Amino acid sequence: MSTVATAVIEIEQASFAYGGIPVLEDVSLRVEAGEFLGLVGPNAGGKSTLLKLVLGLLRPQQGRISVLGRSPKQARRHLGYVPQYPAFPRDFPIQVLDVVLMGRLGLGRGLSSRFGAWRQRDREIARQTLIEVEAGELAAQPIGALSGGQLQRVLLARALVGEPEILILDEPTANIDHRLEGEIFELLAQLNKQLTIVVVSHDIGFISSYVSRVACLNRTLICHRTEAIDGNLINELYGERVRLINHHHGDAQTDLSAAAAADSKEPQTSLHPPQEHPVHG
Ligand SMILES: Nc1ncnc2c1ncn2[C@@H]1O[C@H](COP(=O)(O)OP(=O)(O)OP(=O)(O)O)[C@@H](O)[C@H]1O
Repeated sequence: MSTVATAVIEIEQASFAYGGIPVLEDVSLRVEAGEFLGLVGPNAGGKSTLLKLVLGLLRPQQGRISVLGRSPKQARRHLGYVPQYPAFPRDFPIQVLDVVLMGRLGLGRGLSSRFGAWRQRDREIARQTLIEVEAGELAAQPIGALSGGQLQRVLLARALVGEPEILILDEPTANIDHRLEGEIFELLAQLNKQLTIVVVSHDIGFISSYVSRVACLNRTLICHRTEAIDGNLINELYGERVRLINHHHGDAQTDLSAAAAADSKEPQTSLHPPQEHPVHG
């Protein structure tokens, strides 16, 4: 009996412009349950904008986006989001546990209606989530005292504490060193056993050893397949178009269209980094 893969995110010919300036044009992408997708591309290529469309924070002017079989806005409570920049000032006098608890706001559970305080159960879940991201010892720390790597773990815990089905991260390792970047991605690989993950990165060479597929975005999106990421391919990928590159291990097929790749039921990997960003072998 054949198994049909379930799409958890479906983007069909979506276009988006800010004030008439096009940022995304005719982008189609299908993310299947359990995937670990890397989204790469040059600065201003539209990566953050695409994530905001999936999160329902923006709406495409053309095309259609469905998340978990419903509109992005309706699905939002099932998504965990780690933004590129924390939406609160680092000197805000708040403890790590309270930052994590923010991830339970708006879920229809969490604050006790009677006292306006967190339920004990929520605190337990938040503590447990901190332990899962190996940051349990930070619970009582002020948020401003954390290193970049610690802060990323806390933001990851905040995204996970709402028990999402899909985890979306916008350059979670942009401000931390390469060793800590590896630790965060090892953690994401563990989480991927239970969750679908979409992560934006500038570093295609690095993420290609973790993700199962890489989508390349530069206003438009194109799918390719290849076995290996080499200099020629990276140069090609850093062109001016929007691309989705799928590295299909053990399969020499290349240059598939986005639609063809979307139709594929087999695991894929992809890549493409801008030349000004590091490429690790
Ligand atoms: N709120 C906004 N209003 C107007 N223009 C915007 C807005 N947000 C983003 N842009 C523009 O849209 C384009 C795409 O931005 P976006 O942040 O989606 O790209 P990105 O690929 O995530 O970039 P980076 O890698 O630098 O984070 C850029 O030219 C940016 O200046």
